[in-house]
Amino acid sequence: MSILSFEHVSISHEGIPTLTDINLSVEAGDFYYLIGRTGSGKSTFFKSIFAELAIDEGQAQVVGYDLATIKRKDIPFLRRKLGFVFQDFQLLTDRNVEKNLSFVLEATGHTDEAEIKSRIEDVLARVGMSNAIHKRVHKLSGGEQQRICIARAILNKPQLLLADEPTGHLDPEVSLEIMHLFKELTAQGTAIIMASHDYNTMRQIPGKFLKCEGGKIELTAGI
Ligand SMILES: Nc1ncnc2c1ncn2[C@@H]1O[C@H](COP(=O)(O)OP(=O)(O)OP(=O)(O)O)[C@@H](O)[C@H]1O
Repeated sequence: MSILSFEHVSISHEGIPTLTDINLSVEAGDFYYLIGRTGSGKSTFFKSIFAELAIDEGQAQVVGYDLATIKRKDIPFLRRKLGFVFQDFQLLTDRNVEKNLSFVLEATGHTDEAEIKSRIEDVLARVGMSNAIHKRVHKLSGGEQQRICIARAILNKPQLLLADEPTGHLDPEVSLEIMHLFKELTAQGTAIIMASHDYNTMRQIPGKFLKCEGGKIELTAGI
């Protein structure tokens, strides 16, 4: 079964159509760049995936939830199966790394201390940041903070990770490190959709391209 499947999906803002007749399918391990100009609808697409914006028409399945019929009470459960990485890191900068991660697990219903500890150790190892567990976030570099964001995003073992300009504030070398990390995640089966304007990185790290333009999102051969 697809991780994401959109068929004839339309989405609007206050009655004005933003995206119309979107047809897409995302499978485990897929890596998609989502490209398109400012205002073309990339955020709108993301918001529909995590059910912040309802779809107006069509059929949409995301990680086993039907977006056309999802109940409000089920939206937090849908979101727990997704991971999010943004441009501005949105970490609790006055707390240490461990607290930033335990906070998310506690907020999503985990109570077993040993399980919390082992999940945190696992994700930090996966992003190469095990030594930073007791460090305060504001003492970390931008690239290190983004690694912690990725660790945070994979705590709940998401099937689909949405990344919105995750390398926007990073220099080219650090951006490539982050991209290699994403590719490792896809090799382990996580699907990733990454909105980006970072053409330098796109040229170096292969992926499939979704172009958002003129109210459509379509597969395109390249940039
Ligand atoms: N809350 C809103 N109310 C009304 N219209 C909106 C709202 N949010 C977005 N829009 C409109 O929807 C269209 C798509 O916006 P969206 O934010 O999805 O673009 P984007 O591709 O993510 O842009 P960017 O690259 O700048 O983030 C724009 O025309 C925008 O004006």
